[in-house]
Amino acid sequence: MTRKLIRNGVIVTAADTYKGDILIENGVITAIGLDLPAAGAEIIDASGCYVFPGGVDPHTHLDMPFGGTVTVDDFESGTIAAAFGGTTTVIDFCLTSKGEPLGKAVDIWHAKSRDKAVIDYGFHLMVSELSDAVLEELPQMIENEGITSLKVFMAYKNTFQADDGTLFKTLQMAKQEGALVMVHAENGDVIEYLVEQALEAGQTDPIYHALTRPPELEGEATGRAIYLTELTGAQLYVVHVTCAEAALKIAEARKKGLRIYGETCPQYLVLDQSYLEKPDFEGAKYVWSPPLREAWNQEVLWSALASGGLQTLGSDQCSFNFKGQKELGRGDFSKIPNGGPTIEDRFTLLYSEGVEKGRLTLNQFVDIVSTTSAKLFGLFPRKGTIAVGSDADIVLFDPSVTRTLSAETHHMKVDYSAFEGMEVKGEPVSVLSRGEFVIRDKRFVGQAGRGQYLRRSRFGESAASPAAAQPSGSVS
Ligand SMILES: NC(=O)NCCC(=O)O
Ligand SMILES: [Zn+2]
Ligand SMILES: [Zn+2]
Repeated sequence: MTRKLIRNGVIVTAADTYKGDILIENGVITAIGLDLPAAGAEIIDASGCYVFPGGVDPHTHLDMPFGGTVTVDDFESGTIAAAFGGTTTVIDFCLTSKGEPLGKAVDIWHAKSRDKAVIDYGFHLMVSELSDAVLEELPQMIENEGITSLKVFMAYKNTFQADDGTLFKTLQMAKQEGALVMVHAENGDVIEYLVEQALEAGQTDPIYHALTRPPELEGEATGRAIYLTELTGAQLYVVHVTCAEAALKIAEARKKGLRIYGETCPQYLVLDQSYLEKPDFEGAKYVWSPPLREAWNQEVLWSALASGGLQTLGSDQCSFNFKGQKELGRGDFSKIPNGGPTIEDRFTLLYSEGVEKGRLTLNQFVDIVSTTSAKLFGLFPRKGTIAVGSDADIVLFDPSVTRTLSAETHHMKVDYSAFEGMEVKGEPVSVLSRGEFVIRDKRFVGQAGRGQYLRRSRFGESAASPAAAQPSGSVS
């Protein structure tokens, strides 16, 4: 039996902030209390630190082919960087190909991750068509693989985009099977037309990526997806919300009592559209879809996070080197691979810009960075909290450190930082995954392949209760 005892820290969950010791036995939290006896346990001194549950990042793209190239960070470098950043669980998007069995795509994703992940991980499954074969196979993926969230792209015409009929049928199936449908909400048909017009007019610089994907097209697609969800009675999670148009649609739907959830990402909280205008093609580093918006949207997103209009923060980690990858789009912004490096800084940016700047309470921070994602994606209470019976996924976080984010010091393989030069408050000092140190005193001590694949519960079921006995009320 391995035993560890965390002492002298301040434990913070989505609900409480208090002083206490945490006893960990065989990777699981077995007691929490004041002055717990050591009883042969290894003592970990958390003086001066917050003791947070490990972050749950619900949105990553590791080792993903996209835009004619493949993301630089794979399940090894990506999860090492995640752990340095305080994240102990990631849920990655398994891409499928039209006409191919879903099982083949899932096998490919297992092969990418099995020997590489250093923290625990699960998969979402992309749905781009609903042929008879897919309709037959999907329930098996949900049941056997525990893949209980399905992703539909409403954008990326001619590659990933699904039509409205496919989205509707996916929602119907999700309602029946207890899965959560996730959408990338942008109107891909109109975007394709605007991109064509811009290129014809000789508008080829990175800024035109943003100008051809206006916020109205995100708001429209978000509203459309919400209406289709309402019609089916299913549940919907809108990924990477960037703007007031979309955030307000989600908040409105939630006020009506619909099961609609929204995620934003660190880049939309701290960067803005002007970054795409950086000279010497540097703007390409800031090409995401949906794009960075005018700066005033940031406060709309922060206040939605604080008021429950948006619930989670995903990194949308999707890293491409500037040299040789982002550069594919010189002379044609539509060929710039979309995405950026964010997995490592997600946790600290939310703490620093959120808690330290008075926009979020400590408990809201934990809820957004960890707990709600665990609940929505069928991992709670194993993940997402500090409680007896939960996995000992724990971050000792020193709030007194001030540091500067930079590619010189990050642990991702990618050759730039999206947040280069930003000063942040706070740092994960040590990180445990199922009771094992993966980061100890700011040094990596984990091993590739130690991460476990997570079969997740269906939407609204709690991992702690008999199947389907727990109402989804545990997710607000
Ligand atoms: N967001 C982005 O630009 N890249 C990753 C793929 C996606 O989530 O749309
Ligand atoms: Zn997307
Ligand atoms: Zn994404």
